[in-house]
Amino acid sequence: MSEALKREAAGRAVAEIRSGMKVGLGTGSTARHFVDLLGEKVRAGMDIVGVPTSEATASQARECGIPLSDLDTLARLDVTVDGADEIDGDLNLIKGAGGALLREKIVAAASDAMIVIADDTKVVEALGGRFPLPVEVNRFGLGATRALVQRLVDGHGTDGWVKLRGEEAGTPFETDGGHLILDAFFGRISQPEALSNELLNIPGVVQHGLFLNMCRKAYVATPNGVETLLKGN
Ligand SMILES: O=C(CO)[C@H](O)[C@H](O)COP(=O)(O)O
Repeated sequence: MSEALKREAAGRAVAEIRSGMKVGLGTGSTARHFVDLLGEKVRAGMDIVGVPTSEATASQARECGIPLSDLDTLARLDVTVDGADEIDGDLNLIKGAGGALLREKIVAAASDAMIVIADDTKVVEALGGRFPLPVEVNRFGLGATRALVQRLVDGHGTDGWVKLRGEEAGTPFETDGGHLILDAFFGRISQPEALSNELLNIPGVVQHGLFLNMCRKAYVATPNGVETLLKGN
C-alpha cells in the first residue's frame, strides 16, 4: 500500500484534532504520517500536547515541534491515534509489529478515544489468521514463559508457532521497556477475550498485542479513498 494512501488516512485523523487536546501519538509507518501532519498544524499555531508511545515517535515528534508530555503529568488524554496490524469487523485489533505494544496499550487505555489509521490490507475477518500475535515478555524466565505460550498455541488447534523476535538475526529485539517479544502464530483466534486472559495469566507475560474493545473508529485507506469504520456498525 502506498505511503500516499496511509497519509490520507492519517490526514482524516488529524482533521479531528482541535487546539487544547491532549493526544496520544502512535508508532509505526502510518502513525508516522499522522505525527508529521500534526507537526504541520502545530507549526501553524495549533496548541496541543502529545504523549508518544515509543522513543522513535518521541524523537520524530520533537523534530516536528510537537510539545510532549507523559502520563505522570497527564493522567487522561482526549484521543490516541495509532496504526494496527490487523483490524476485525468489530474494530478489535492486533498490534505490536513495531514492538511498541505495551506503551501503545497504556496510552490508548488512558485516552477517551482511540482512532486507528491503516490501509485496507489490515482488515481481516478474524484476528490472528494472517499475523502472529506479539507477546511482550520479561527477560527473566524466558524459556519457561516461551514454553507456556507455546502450550497455549498448541492448545489452539492449528499449526501455530512461537518465535523470539530477532533470534534468527542473532540479536533478540528489545522493546523500549527492555523486554523481549515472542511472536506467536495462533491462526484464527475465535475467542480473543479468553486468549487475552490466558496470556495475562502467564507471569512472564508483560502484555500482548490484542487490543479488544479499545478502538471505536478506524480510517482505512483503500485505492478508492478512505473508509470510516465505526464500532458496532
Ligand atoms: O503496533 C504497532 C507498533 O507496535 C503499529 O501501529 C503497527 O505495527 C502498524 O504499523 P504500520 O503502520 O507501520 O503498518
